[in-house]
Amino acid sequence: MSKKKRIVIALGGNALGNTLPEQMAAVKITARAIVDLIEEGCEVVVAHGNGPQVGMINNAMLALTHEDEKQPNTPLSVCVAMSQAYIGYDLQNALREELLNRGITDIPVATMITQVRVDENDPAFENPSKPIGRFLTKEQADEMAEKYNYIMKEDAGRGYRRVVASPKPQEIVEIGTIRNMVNAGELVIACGGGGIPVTLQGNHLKGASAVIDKDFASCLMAKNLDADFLIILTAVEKVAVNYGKPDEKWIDHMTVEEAKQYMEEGHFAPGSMLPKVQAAVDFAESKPGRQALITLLEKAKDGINGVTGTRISL
Ligand SMILES: Nc1ncnc2c1ncn2[C@@H]1O[C@H](COP(=O)(O)OP(=O)(O)O)[C@@H](O)[C@H]1O
Ligand SMILES: NC(=O)OP(=O)(O)O
Repeated sequence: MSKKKRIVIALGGNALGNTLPEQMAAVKITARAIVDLIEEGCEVVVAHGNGPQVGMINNAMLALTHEDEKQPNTPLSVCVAMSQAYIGYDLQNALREELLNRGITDIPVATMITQVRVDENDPAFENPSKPIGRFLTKEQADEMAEKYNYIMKEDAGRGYRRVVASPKPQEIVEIGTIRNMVNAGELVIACGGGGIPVTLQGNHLKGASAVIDKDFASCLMAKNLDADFLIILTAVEKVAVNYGKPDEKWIDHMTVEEAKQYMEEGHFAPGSMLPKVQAAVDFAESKPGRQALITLLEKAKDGINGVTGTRISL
């Protein structure tokens, strides 16, 4: 019997929705796409984003400090931990149910609360760039900036969002446990929201005020688990050059060299498609045979079978 393909999937915002009811509905569709891959004979590890959710949690915790003066503000690292549990809870239940509905009874599902070490001197701490929370109007954004000292930025023509520091992931603290679970045939959700950012202080792991990019954390996890594929599922079926322009061209396959050239030419928007292509390139060039795929959530199965999506390889 041929060895199963090991796949790390990074789930984007559309896989989770923006509100509690939206998430409950979205994870059902997401679970179908993931279980499709399991039925195709793949060994799957799931990571996901948390931008809208961590912003929502942070705001809710902030409201608590106004109600009760004894409540100090909740650090962003704790908000990321809360987002992992909240999203993992919905996702693992949806996956469990979808597996059982298809008669698959031998794959346990679990969420691993995951910490990811970052470098305390990462220049990203001085240059907040990761959008979190919901989209706001200019007036709402100015009010938030004034009231809470938040840094607000316009996000790719879609409105204004708060931005926070997003240092690069250096090390997945719980990788040994994640590997053991995956090797035992379990379906693991890990590195949610890019992982809880921590810095190493002697033996102590100190929470950092940041949100790590889930595409970069997923890439690191895929390399650490010696995965064959990194699949980044998002809201577009393929990556384009000249995106949104009259001469837009959808790409089926990019070599690492071509992708680097396109990045240099500025074809991928920072904060949206650029980190995905950067993560895909990093994974594809890390070892011969490794491939990355960027496609639509619902097209994951077609993507892995080479029917659609954008493939990145050496
Ligand atoms: N060159 C490009 N090709 C395709 N999509 C692009 C490109 N540049 C920017 N995008 C946008 O990037 C989006 C994906 O980024 P984002 O919404 O941040 O992802 P997610 O939340 O799924 O991680 C696409 O839906 C598309 O609107
Ligand atoms: N942490 C993270 O990258 O979240 P999003 O994918 O929601 O931006």
